[in-house]
Amino acid sequence: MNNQVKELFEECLASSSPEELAILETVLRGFQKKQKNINSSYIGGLLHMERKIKEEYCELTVPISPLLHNSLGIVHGGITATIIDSAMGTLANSILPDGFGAVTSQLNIHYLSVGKGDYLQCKAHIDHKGTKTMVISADVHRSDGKKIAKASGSFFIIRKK
Ligand SMILES: CC(C)(COP(=O)(O)OP(=O)(O)OC[C@H]1O[C@@H](n2cnc3c(N)ncnc32)[C@H](O)[C@@H]1OP(=O)(O)O)[C@@H](O)C(=O)NCCC(=O)NCCSC(=O)Cc1ccccc1
Repeated sequence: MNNQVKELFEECLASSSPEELAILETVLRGFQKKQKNINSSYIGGLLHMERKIKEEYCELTVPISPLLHNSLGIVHGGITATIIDSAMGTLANSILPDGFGAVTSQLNIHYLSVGKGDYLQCKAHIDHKGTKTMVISADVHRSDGKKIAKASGSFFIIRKK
């Protein structure tokens, strides 16, 4: 297994352009962030997510690199959705007592403008917290200040198994 990974790594390294090398570095540094527990998930590490949580509010920032681009060279809409779901999910789970978790049951996103620039920042806040469901809204802005997405999500509160 070790040798297989080494061979694959060396093969990728040998055939990479300068841009691909930069992407490989982004991926490896992200993997390392999960290994070192700087991020709690591989997705968070690979996207180099940084988050601040205050009561009923979460701010999540992701630097833009070609790793996040679609074939048009702008941020992939699924990546924006991941950023939104992560900010909302982190917020929902942060306010629950031990033994409970929250999962996304519905996510609605309006994509208002293209994702480009240095970073995307998502700000999520709680609109409603019930005993079984939560409703959370979020806005995503890019580094030049333009709003690129507006979202609302429903979360279902589960008892952790
Ligand atoms: C739970 C519910 C929303 C409602 O369930 P109901 O409509 O009442 O239906 P029913 O009770 O029949 O169960 C149906 C299925 O649900 C399963 N299940 C039920 N209760 C529990 C439980 N306590 N624990 C575990 N599983 C439970 C159950 O086993 C069954 O599975 P099966 O079919 O047998 O394999 C369900 O529709 C669902 O799980 N949807 C998907 C949600 C999802 O995956 N969202 C995306 C990921 S979240 C995210 O990423 C946000 C985030 C970001 C960052 C950080 C953190 C978070």
